[in-house]
Amino acid sequence: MSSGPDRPLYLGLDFSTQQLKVVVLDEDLSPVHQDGVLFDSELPEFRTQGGVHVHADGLTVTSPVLMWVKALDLLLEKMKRAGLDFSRVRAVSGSGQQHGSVFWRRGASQTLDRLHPDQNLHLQLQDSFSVLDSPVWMDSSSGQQCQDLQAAVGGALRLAQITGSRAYERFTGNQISKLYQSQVDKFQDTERISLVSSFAASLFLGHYAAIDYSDGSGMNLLDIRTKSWSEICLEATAPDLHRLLGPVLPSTSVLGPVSSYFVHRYGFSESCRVVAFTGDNPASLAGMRLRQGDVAVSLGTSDTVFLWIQEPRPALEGHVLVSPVDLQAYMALLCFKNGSLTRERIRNQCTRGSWECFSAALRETPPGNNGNIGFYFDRMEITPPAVGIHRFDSNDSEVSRFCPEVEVRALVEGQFLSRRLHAERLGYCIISGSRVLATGGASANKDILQVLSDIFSAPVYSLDLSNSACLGSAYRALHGLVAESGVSFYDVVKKGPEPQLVCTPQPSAEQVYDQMLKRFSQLEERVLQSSHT
Ligand SMILES: Nc1ncnc2c1ncn2[C@@H]1O[C@H](COP(=O)(O)OP(=O)(O)O)[C@@H](O)[C@H]1O
Ligand SMILES: O=C(CO)[C@@H](O)[C@H](O)COP(=O)(O)O
Repeated sequence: MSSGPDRPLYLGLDFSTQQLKVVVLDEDLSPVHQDGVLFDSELPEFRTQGGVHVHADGLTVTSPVLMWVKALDLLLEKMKRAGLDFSRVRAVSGSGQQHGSVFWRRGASQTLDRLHPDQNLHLQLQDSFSVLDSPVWMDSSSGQQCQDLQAAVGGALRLAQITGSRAYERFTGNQISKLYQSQVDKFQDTERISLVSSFAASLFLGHYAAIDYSDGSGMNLLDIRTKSWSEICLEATAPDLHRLLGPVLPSTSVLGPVSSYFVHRYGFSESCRVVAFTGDNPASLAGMRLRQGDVAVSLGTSDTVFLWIQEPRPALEGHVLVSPVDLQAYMALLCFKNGSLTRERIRNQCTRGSWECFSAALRETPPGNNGNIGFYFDRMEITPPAVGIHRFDSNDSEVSRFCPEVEVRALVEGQFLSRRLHAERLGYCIISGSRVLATGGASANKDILQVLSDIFSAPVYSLDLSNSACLGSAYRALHGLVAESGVSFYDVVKKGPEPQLVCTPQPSAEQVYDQMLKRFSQLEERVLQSSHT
């Protein structure tokens, strides 16, 4: 094994909702550098809250595309200042929050191709986007377009059978359709449409990067079995989409060398390769080296639950995506919009903004919360589609408030009962040896993970590095270099760190939560009905 200054490095980025993060691994898969840029506090000129702008209609949610570009400038400058030797980086890959769309303006490809190394990206790309505010995954403003798409393909289930999901408002195809219908001038001024992931890869390549199969599965446009754009979906969405979306490629593809801009400005080697970027949840699956039987729970801005599956069986709830690491496999995904930001709101209201006091409230209240159950949907939830705050006492009577400690437990229990209920509807069942792998910002909180373990009745494991999407991106960068020769992802990453056991279920929990789950399911039905009346 080589040592010293020439040892190869692999760089993994994650353009997530609230921040841009990076992990650099050496060939032993040990992290040698980690860094990040928080959008709200480090780029205050964009005035985001939690990385986004919520518009006056309460449904439209966007992020400034130039904020993501500027964050990359800032991150690379930080890494340079920290002394990272970019010439050792053999491959770069990355991930992005899923579903978000970037609309490149006519002429942008020439600008990308001729970037001047003396200037930052942000200044040079200012005029390269036809839409400055990119729709992101929190958006729920394309309801009409969803209905139209389902009608055009023969119903919600038919759409799910083709694309892995019924129509969802945040899915990119429906956002593209909305742009075409409401701002046709901007649509016509667009020469390419990227996902956040392929947009970020394009910056590194100096030309437009292909969308990968796995993140492409979150658009309501890709046929997940043939792994090609679905003609019927493209036609129902907007004109000229074959040209605007470009090709779709396996997630393990090497897209090309890093552009000369990065060679001259930061000292990357000309031979450094860019491996297709993908969605943050697929990248997390790679970072956690998920095995069949495991369930991953990501507690980031969104909460997500995902599983490795061999056979796609799309349904009206949840999503099936092509696996990011194995062309023959798939992953099932559930997404919950009211995750960390709702936990932060309750922390601020009930425990004076302190995670320590929030944790103490969990420790001081019993599993089952003496029968109190809560649903906390600050924003229209994705799974299930309901909104509002609903609290029930042990007699199933709706009440207007809980005391602070009960409120904290009701929130966390309600969130995890929902994660389990919907994961079971997707086919997940707890068997002996089942592991829950936790990741994302809130996985740093052991008391939250204890509730997760109690409710799933399974041991919870986590990685030291809570950002598994970055880690997975660095793994994928390394794997991309050898994937063509048939080496499997798992062979390449077998030396990687094993997730560590964080907590096991408390003895009494199984009985408490098996009962509670039944009540929760009935109450959820009531909440759903009241949300739709
Ligand atoms: N100790 C903690 N306990 C609970 N939640 C936490 C803790 N530390 C951070 N978080 C949550 O992690 C969230 C960020 O998670 P992260 O996975 O980095 O987000 P994203 O990748 O979506 O930008 C924050 O919004 C915060 O609420
Ligand atoms: O919409 C989804 C998945 O379908 C979200 O999970 C986004 O991918 C955002 O991820 P985070 O920033 O919360 O990690």
